[in-house]
Amino acid sequence: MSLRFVVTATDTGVGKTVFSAALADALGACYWKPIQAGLDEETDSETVRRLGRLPPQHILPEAWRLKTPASPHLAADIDGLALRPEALHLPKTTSPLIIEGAGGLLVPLTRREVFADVFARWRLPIILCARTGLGTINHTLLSLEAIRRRQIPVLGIAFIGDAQPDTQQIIAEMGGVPSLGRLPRLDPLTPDALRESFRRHFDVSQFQERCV
Ligand SMILES: Nc1ncnc2c1ncn2[C@@H]1O[C@H](COP(=O)(O)OP(=O)(O)OP(=O)(O)O)[C@@H](O)[C@H]1O
Ligand SMILES: C[C@H](N)[C@H](N)CCCCCC(=O)O
Ligand SMILES: [Mg+2]
Repeated sequence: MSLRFVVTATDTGVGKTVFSAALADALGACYWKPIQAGLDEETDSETVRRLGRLPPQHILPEAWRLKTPASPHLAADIDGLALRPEALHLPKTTSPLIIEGAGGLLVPLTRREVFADVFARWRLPIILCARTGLGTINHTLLSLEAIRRRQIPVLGIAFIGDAQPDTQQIIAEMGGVPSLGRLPRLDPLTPDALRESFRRHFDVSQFQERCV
């Protein structure tokens, strides 16, 4: 038995990859990005390896690597591939495992299926990354509705950005989920700064208590 989590977000670009790097570093975890869309810049796996200082064997190979930075259903079309979400089986690892989706919960893998449907089959606890800025209350509560509708377990919310105490509080209260902490925007974003900030703002035992 090992710790396994799905890291998703209210949108693309929220900070799932940066948060995953920090969490993988803190837990000594493996990282898996099943679908990478966009190969011209550093991929999410490469970023996690660099920022989290993960050993290479802790980065599991992607199931699909798509050239275009777009929604996976479209990126796959462009590459002439058909993604088969039902073929995404959870890898077996002896270390904890962090799995990152692409974009938000209702991003399509095909013209029929969204990431949340895959997460529902896996039934792993979700960590929902959310911005702290204006607009996040709506996005985060909507995301939680999509999770609840599919009866997927939620570990909690990882906020990313400047402190907004009331926003963080009302999301946790109305969403009925714990706030796990808040990762500030780091400048510069370095492996050391990320490790230090994660230690300061999150209690790692919150992640270690959930064994799935
Ligand atoms: N805590 C942070 N401090 C500084 N920069 C950050 C932080 N979190 C995220 N960023 C920056 O914001 C951008 C988006 O972050 P990230 O790539 O982690 O988003 P994502 O949710 O993984 O997006 P995608 O849907 O593409 O996987 C990146 O340039 C990243 O370096
Ligand atoms: C390319 C990007 N970085 C992500 N990998 C995919 C984001 C898909 C978002 C689709 C959408 O919600 O409109
Ligand atoms: Mg990412």
